[in-house]
This record gives sequence, structure tokens and C-alpha cells, in this order.
Amino acid sequence: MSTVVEVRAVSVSRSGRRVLQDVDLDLAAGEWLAVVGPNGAGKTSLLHALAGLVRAGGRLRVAGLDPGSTSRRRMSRVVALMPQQPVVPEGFSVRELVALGRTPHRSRWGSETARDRDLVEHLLVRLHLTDLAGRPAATLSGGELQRVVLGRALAQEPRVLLLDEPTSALDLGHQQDVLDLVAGLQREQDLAVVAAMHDLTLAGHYADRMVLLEQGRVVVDARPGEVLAEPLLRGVYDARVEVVPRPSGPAVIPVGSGA
Ligand SMILES: Nc1ncnc2c1ncn2[C@@H]1O[C@H](COP(=O)(O)OP(=O)(O)OP(=O)(O)O)[C@@H](O)[C@H]1O
Repeated sequence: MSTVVEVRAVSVSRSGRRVLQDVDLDLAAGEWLAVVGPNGAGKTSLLHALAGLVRAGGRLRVAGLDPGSTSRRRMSRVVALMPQQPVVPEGFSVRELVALGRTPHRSRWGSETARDRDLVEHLLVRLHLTDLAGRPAATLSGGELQRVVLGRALAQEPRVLLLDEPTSALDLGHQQDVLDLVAGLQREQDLAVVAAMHDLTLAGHYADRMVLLEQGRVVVDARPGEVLAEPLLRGVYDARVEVVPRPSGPAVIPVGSGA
């Protein structure tokens, strides 16, 4: 399998403080990596470094490009970020917002092609957004907007898809639907996925590998079955949890104080 993301001794500082330190990881095309860890562990910082949105020390390569020295437009053709807190441009409809994802592929003055339009329509259907297509994006609920923002990221046709808490606002059915859609693209198009997620059961179910971060450092990089282990999670999250083996993978269950 070909390596599409290479991270070597990467560090990130914010406001003079190290928030990522000595991070090493590789990702192959068609692989799904879940990034997990407590609040403030550095998950978003890692995704932003991969997208070239924050300056990082060390060596980073995404589809062969160095995010630190490559133009935003060029990076956007190979890597797409679905952010945790999307900013919605004023006055944009749902369809227009999804279509924005095509911008990096268009020539500077080029207009929308038939293929651009077809892809956008396909994504609107697939994300159950056709009824909302004409609505101002600013009027959507949190879960509706999350699907629109995923649509915009997928419209970029990236080789690497970065998902920052992609299901935090979604109901149960839409969580599965959205992650199944991404898993389908992972298989069909060899899409590499890096997903920061707090739902450890869901993260483990879809991921080939999981990286557990704590205070900016990688604690473990392994298969979900090895990362989702009670002693490890109790220690890193300072939480009461039970891990129950299931045919579909380990289920991580928070346990009340009386248990
Ligand atoms: N712009 C910034 N200025 C200063 N500190 C920042 C900035 N952005 C992030 N940080 C800090 O960097 C650390 C890592 O933040 P990051 O958002 O990467 O964590 P996270 O693992 O994604 O957290 P969460 O699970 O809460 O989303 C945190 O301590 C955060 O306060």
C-alpha cells in the first residue's frame, strides 16, 4: 500500500506552548486512522497541521506535498478538512456551500462544469440534503450543517479526508449514514481518512488504526482492539469505563459512580 501521509517528529506550538510533541505516524491510501484522546490532547492541532492551517516543526508530507510550503489551493486538491466549528459564509445556500468544494479544481476564471454540477447533486442526494439545497446555510440546524460541510469536503475529491468530530451533532441514524458514506469512499476510491472522534466505540468500529493522544504526545498507535482497553482508557481519560467485546468490535461504556 502506498503511504499518503507521513508525519515525523512533528511538533506544533500555540501561543508559545507546545501542544503537539514528537508525533510520528504513517497512513496508507485506503486506510482509516482514528485520532482519540481527552479534550485539549492535540487532535485538532494534528488535523490542522496536516491541512497546512498551522505551522508545524518536523517533517510532514500529505500526498507528497509539504503543507507548510505548498499553496492553500494546491493543498486543497489533495486534502480536505471537515472542521469542528464550521464558518458559514453569509448568504450562501446549501448547494452553493457544497459547490465551494469544487473551487480548488477550477481554473481561476473557469465556470462550473457539468461534472462539477453532477458531483454536487450526487453529494446532496447521498447526504439527504436535496430538500434543503436552496436554503440559506446559515439557517440550518447543527446536524444539517455538519452534513453540508462534509459535502463540501467530499466535493474537493481529496486523497486525504480530515474529519474533526464529524458526528458530534448527528443523530444515531445520520451518524451511521455519514460514516458509512465515508467508508464506502475509503474502499472505492482508496481515500485515506483521519478522523478525530470522542465516541470511542464508533471510532473503533470504522478505524483500521487508532492513535491515542495525551498532552500532545502519542501514547499508542495500534489496532482498535489494542487501544480500546480498560486500563489504558481509565488512565488517559481519568474516567470509569467498561470495554465490552462485541462481534462488531469493542464497545466502550461509561460507568456510573455507583457501579
Ligand atoms: N489558537 C490557539 N491559541 C492558544 N492555544 C490553543 C489554540 N488552539 C489550540 N490551543 C490549545 O492547544 C491545545 C490542543 O488543542 P486542540 O484543539 O488541538 O485539542 P483537541 O484534542 O482537539 O481538543 P478537543 O477534544 O477539546 O476538541 C489545547 O490546550 C488548546 O487550548
